[in-house]
Amino acid sequence: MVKACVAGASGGIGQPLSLLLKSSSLIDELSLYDVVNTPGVAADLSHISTPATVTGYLPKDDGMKQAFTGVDIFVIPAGIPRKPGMTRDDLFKINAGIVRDLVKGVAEYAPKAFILVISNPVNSTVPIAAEVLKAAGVFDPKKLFGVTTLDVVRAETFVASIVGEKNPAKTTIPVIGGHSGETIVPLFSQANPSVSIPADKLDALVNRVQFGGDEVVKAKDGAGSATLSMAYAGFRFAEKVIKAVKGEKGIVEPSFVYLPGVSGGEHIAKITGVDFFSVPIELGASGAEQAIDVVSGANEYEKKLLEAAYTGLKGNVAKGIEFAQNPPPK
Ligand SMILES: NC(=O)c1ccc[n+]([C@@H]2O[C@H](COP(=O)([O-])OP(=O)(O)OC[C@H]3O[C@@H](n4cnc5c(N)ncnc54)[C@H](O)[C@@H]3O)[C@@H](O)[C@H]2O)c1
Ligand SMILES: O=C(O)C[C@H](O)C(=O)O
Repeated sequence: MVKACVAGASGGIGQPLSLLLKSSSLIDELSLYDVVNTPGVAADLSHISTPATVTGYLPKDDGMKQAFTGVDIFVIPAGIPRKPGMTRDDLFKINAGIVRDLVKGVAEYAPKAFILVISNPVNSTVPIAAEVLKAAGVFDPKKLFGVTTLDVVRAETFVASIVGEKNPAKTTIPVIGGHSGETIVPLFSQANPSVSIPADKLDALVNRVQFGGDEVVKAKDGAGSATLSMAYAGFRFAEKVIKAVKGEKGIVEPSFVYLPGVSGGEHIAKITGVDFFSVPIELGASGAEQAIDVVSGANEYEKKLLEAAYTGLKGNVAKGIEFAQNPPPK
């Protein structure tokens, strides 16, 4: 039995993500939580003829407790999205508190669950989640993931268009670091199968992966940020976690984790100087079973990108930890 919960289920990401989870044969129960509209979204999805049962909850009537109890895996896209001209860090003021309060609920009602954080700024919201879980005495670093899969999905797509590959998902590309601008570092030198990117196209390709989110924010022109591609990416990652928990072997996907808490991660954290970092993670029954060191194999061009990523990430992570440990007065 697998019970999944989407927190922020009525939103631009939450609705299509919930649709994908409802369509999946891996899910038995789907619990939808949001501050608005979950009864309607749940009623709508519940008519789909797949086995998963769907229930929707609002905060009233102990809704969080009901929505969260017994959940095995949370996917959290709750919080405001960007508008043109904003950075992800501009979302911190509102989203930091939303993620903190939701993860407090997870710690109380489903402390053993896997937690997949989508809410931005991921570089800070994941450290916040870790601090909340630590304070509650239930932090298992193998079960907390910042979802960076959209960066991987973008890298696959943009590379395919350059090299003329018809099926973008055929190429595995480690995208590491964090999830904002220069903290996103695609390692094309470690693509599998290898890809040959013309030298005059490399800078633009890296920039497009790093700022792919801005491309969508601009195109949506005030109506929000990526929702459909994010729902695809969030589902892809959630599905991999569930498959690994069910016993499938050899599943690897990059994710933003607390490196010192994952086997192999301490060594990578020493190289990067940052504890929260995205690297390819081998998933297993207990969650993040092995962090894979792709950092050491970066070429000179990628090492320069990584240096900028370390600087940005250190600030973002520290900001999240500071918020969780010393909350600003209301
Ligand atoms: N990690 C990534 O790659 C990635 C990609 C795209 C978007 N995002 C982020 O995901 C978040 C959501 O984006 P969106 O486009 O779906 O936004 P949205 O505004 O369409 O939806 C957000 C939903 O969260 C709900 N919400 C707000 N406070 C809540 C709370 N306390 N508890 C439960 N639900 C709450 C809202 O009611 C809304 O339904 C944003 O922060 C965005 O930046 C991350
Ligand atoms: O760009 C954003 O703000 C949303 C998301 O992080 C993305 O990468 O699309």
